Amino acid sequence: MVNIFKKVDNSSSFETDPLLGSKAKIQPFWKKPWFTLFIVILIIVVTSTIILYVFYHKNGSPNDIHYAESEANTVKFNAATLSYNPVNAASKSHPTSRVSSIATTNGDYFKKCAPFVTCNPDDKYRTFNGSCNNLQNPNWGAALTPFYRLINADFNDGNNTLRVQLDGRPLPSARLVGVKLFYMRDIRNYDHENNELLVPWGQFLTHDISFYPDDIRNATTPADLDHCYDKDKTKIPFECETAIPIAADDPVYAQYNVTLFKFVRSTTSVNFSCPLTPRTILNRNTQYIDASHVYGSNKKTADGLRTFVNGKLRSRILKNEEYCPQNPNSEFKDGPLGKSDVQFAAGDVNVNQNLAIALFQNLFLRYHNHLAEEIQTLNPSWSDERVYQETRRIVGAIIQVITYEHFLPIILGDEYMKEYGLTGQTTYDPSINSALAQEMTSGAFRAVHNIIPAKFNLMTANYSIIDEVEPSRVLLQPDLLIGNFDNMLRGFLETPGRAIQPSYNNLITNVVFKIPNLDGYSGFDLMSYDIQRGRDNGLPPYNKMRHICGLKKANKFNDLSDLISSEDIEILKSLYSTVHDIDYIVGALLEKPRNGSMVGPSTACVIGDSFYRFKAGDRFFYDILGQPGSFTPEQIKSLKKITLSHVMCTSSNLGHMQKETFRFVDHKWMSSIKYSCKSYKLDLSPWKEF
Ligand code: HEM
Ligand SMILES: [Ca+2]
Repeated sequence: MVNIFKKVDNSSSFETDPLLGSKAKIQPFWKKPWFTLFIVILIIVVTSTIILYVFYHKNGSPNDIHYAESEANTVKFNAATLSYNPVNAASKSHPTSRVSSIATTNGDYFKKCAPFVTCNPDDKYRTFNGSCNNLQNPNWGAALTPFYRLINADFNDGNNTLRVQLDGRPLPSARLVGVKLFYMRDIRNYDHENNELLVPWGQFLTHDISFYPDDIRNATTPADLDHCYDKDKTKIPFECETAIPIAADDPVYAQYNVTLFKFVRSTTSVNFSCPLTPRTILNRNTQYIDASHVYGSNKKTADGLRTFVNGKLRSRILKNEEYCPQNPNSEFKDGPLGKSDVQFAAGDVNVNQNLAIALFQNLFLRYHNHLAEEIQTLNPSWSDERVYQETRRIVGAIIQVITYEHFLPIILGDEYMKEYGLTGQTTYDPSINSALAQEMTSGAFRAVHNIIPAKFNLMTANYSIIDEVEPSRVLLQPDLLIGNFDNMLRGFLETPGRAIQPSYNNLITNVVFKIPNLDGYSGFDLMSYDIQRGRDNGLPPYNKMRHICGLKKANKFNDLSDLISSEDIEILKSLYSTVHDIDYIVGALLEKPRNGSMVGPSTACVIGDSFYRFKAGDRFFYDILGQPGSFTPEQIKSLKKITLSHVMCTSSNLGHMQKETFRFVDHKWMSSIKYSCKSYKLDLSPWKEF
């Protein structure tokens, strides 16, 4: 009898075919290699899906508070601060790491030039320009007041001219530093934990707290600096002194005969009839996280953006979708990089700088109008003014929640978050000046430029990429956003971020533009501008920043080996005369990040301290209790549930979104952990007035 099931040939493990006899052998499917492989893959996929599902869903629906970890921190932090008396903050030892400013110039503007302001301490809503937040120092943090200094400004003449090296030689060209240290160091790796949304959020947040425009005293727009190319002049004109020289053997720009980057210095207090010494830079935007980039940093701008009906902002419909209104006066509609039909108007003038920031400005315009509609429906008797102000207040709070609960923990990591007191219930401390530190805006926060991707993907609903846009090529021309709003959001959401590395992407540093109306080529190099801006604004060098951040001050180059690689130290030696001359942003970019953080210690310390001051020094911060502008505990509970996914779901046609919006969740493998957009609803019932 032929056993058709069990006649095993041990040597081959084939079975004998009952019909064809022993010559033909058939392998059962469960023994075939492909089947084994299939089973292994199946087990891996099922197990990882279960793990991820449990991981993401352990805290319930998108609208449940899911900050279990940070709440745990809160408890610890509160326990540690029980004895902390906010009124006497300066005299008490602080529970968290703080950078004590050693600058002596922070009060100069307020003593000599600050406008006289009268405040109503009972106001529930913020002023447009940020004044009257601090009732004892009503101009602190207001628009058109100076950046805060951690260390006194460092200028060669003590006042205005760029810092030189200790041996008296000029600093190396910013471009040369960029080329020697960072050129072609672009590692094409991805950060598989996070998606690209960190970039537009980081820039959106920056535009809430910072803006210093070019110095227009000598009409020095970049175009006015063309004469700086003229090498035959015997004396370099004043306005050309800060132009960035490009070496004759520059690997990119030499072939186009681009010999310098034109560089316009920042606006100083002199432009506002306040000649302070040393050169003092004023921040045009309110220095609190208050959504001033959505609404404006002064009443005139804010009024210009309002409809004055039902609390809504002006907008226009293009291709059946809502966008920011057109700015008919934009200086960029005919260039500089070509004609642009779309120039948005928003609370911040940099709304059109690139497609990503334009996307986010439009996202929040839509969100404001959506919320205003809901608030008005909830409270039909409320006036336009009341609906507008209440919505503005909620939008500002939402930006704070997303920043502190979701964005900063990724940029800084949990350890730094705790170390700098960025978690947990906020206690208002009127002794804290919230103004943005110069060292932050011209140094530390720019180090995050290293995660800007080379290209933005435009992605359709079935996740196919229909276009790749280089941010450097679409500066000041947001036309492409119209009709691509969802595609852009999807692109950021569904693309893993650029891996953390000590360089910027090649395209944002080495793209050469041929500008119409000009004969030659121009250039763009964000790295050179960042280094030069630090010098322009008198930033202290890296070694001093190490010191103020509690790191060991280096006496010689090799002392940097605690945080910087020996290869980079060798290049630094070839560029700078001494270890004391290195630019802050250069050291910051080269520093090894601490585990769990995207930045090194001397960057984290300035970012951490800044965000502590934005929180504890803001009387209107969303979770501060007991102030006329405080939200009720129910409202705070509702606000704490919000994520960027709520905003994106409400203001786009996207269908599904993960709860942790900045995390990269691959649509192919992990779509099960995305929630339907219908479940992302902000509970506005605590705003209903009975
Ligand atoms: C597509 C993305 C981005 C582009 C194209 C971009 C480009 C620029 C440019 C051109 C400047 C002015 C340079 C100068 O002349 O001094 C700037 C300034 C700055 N950027 Fe970015 N940036 C981007 C994203 C980010 C991100 C993600 C962050 C931080 C998380 C950031 C932080 C800053 C800061 C703090 C400044 C100084 C702000 C000011 O001028 O008031 N940027 N950026
Ligand atoms: Ca602001």
